[in-house]
Order: sequence, then structure tokens, then C-alpha cells
Amino acid sequence: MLEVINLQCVRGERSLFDSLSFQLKAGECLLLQGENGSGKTSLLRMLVGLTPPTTGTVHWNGRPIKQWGDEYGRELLYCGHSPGLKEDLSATENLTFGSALADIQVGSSTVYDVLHQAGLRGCEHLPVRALSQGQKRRVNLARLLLQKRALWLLDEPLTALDTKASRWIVELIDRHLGDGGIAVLTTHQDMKLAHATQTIRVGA
Ligand SMILES: Nc1ncnc2c1ncn2[C@@H]1O[C@H](COP(=O)(O)OP(=O)(O)OP(=O)(O)O)[C@@H](O)[C@H]1O
Repeated sequence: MLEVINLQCVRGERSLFDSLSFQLKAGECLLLQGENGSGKTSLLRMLVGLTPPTTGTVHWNGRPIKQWGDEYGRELLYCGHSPGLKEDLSATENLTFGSALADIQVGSSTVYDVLHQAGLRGCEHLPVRALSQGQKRRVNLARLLLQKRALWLLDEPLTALDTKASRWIVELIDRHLGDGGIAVLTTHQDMKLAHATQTIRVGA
């Protein structure tokens, strides 16, 4: 379970949000909405443990995430705004090395299969710099299939994706929730998940 208790975020002189609390249990999803600059990414980074909250705490399965240390990192998968890929390496190499860094050994046939599911057949060995923005995004999101994690934290996962890829991601998220996973997503788009979602408007 992910539990956020009285979270506050101050950036410079500005309080972006205050007294923010919520709980997400297995199979539950939270959509973060709000204007540009309202603090959605800041909140996600707090949930990842990358940015310390001004006040308040984030708990994972009953303990503050600080106490989990590296173990917490192995429970979650964070897809940020930027694709976070090595431009000179191929999609296959990025996924293989990225998984190895996350202590997950994957065979090449698994990586090809995941890239094909992501609609990247024929792009397996191109350097990432030769891919379009949407294709880079697909490579990054393909990690969702390779790294089995309980908690998905996705910053605008549909950005740059075409209709078919957007449908693929929505289906992946629904499957993850159906398998008892938890997801927190930021989005400016209308995302039609089959699973019930909570919505928080950040900065309102
Ligand atoms: N490291 C930082 N230092 C100071 N201010 C920051 C920092 N990171 C973000 N901010 C500010 O915090 C505010 C919220 O930024 P954030 O990226 O969380 O917004 P957002 O809701 O995700 O926006 P968008 O919809 O545009 O992605 C912005 O005004 C931004 O300039």
C-alpha cells in the first residue's frame, strides 16, 4: 500500500500543495491533474523518493520510504518526462542494460518480444538518436513489461504517443491494476481506464 500523509511542497517562495494525503491499495490508481507548473511532477518525484517533501511522509507497505532504502527502488518503476535513454545505444541495448542495472537479467528474445509489443519491430538495432520522440517514449515505456514492479509512477505516459500506442499503454496499466499493482499517473489527456481511479487536482 502507498500512503501519503500531510505532504507539502514548497518551491522557492511558492507553496505548490499542502496537507495532501491519500492511500492506494493493491489494484488502485490515482490520476494527478493540474495546470502546467502546479506540482504534479514534483509530487511524483516525492513518491519516488527523488525529492524530499517540505513536510509530510510517504509510506510504502506501512513504513516510511526512507526506511526501505534501495529496497523501495526495486518495488517501483518511474517513467519521467524524458525518455531517459542512452542515445548512442540501440533500443535493445538500452532495455537490456537498463534491466541489468535494475538487477533483472533478460534474454534477447524477451527484449525483442517486448519491443515488438511496443510496435518497434525493425527498430531493434537502430541507435536511439535515430528514433522519433514517440518511438523513444515507447522504448522507455516498454520497461513496464520487462521490470515487474508493484508500483508504477508515470509522468504523462501518453505524451508523444499515437492513438494505437496510447491504447497499448492504457491496456498495460489496466492489466497491471488487474494483477494487483498500484499506479500513479500524471496526465493532461483524457485517460479511459477500465479500472476505477481516484483523481487529485494538484495546486487547485
Ligand atoms: N528544482 C526546482 N527548483 C525550484 N523550482 C522548481 C524545481 N523543480 C520544479 N520547480 C518549480 O515547481 C513548479 C512545479 O513544477 P512541476 O514540474 O512539478 O509542475 P507540473 O505540474 O508537473 O507541470 P507540467 O504540467 O508543466 O509538467 C514550477 O513552477 C517549477 O518551476
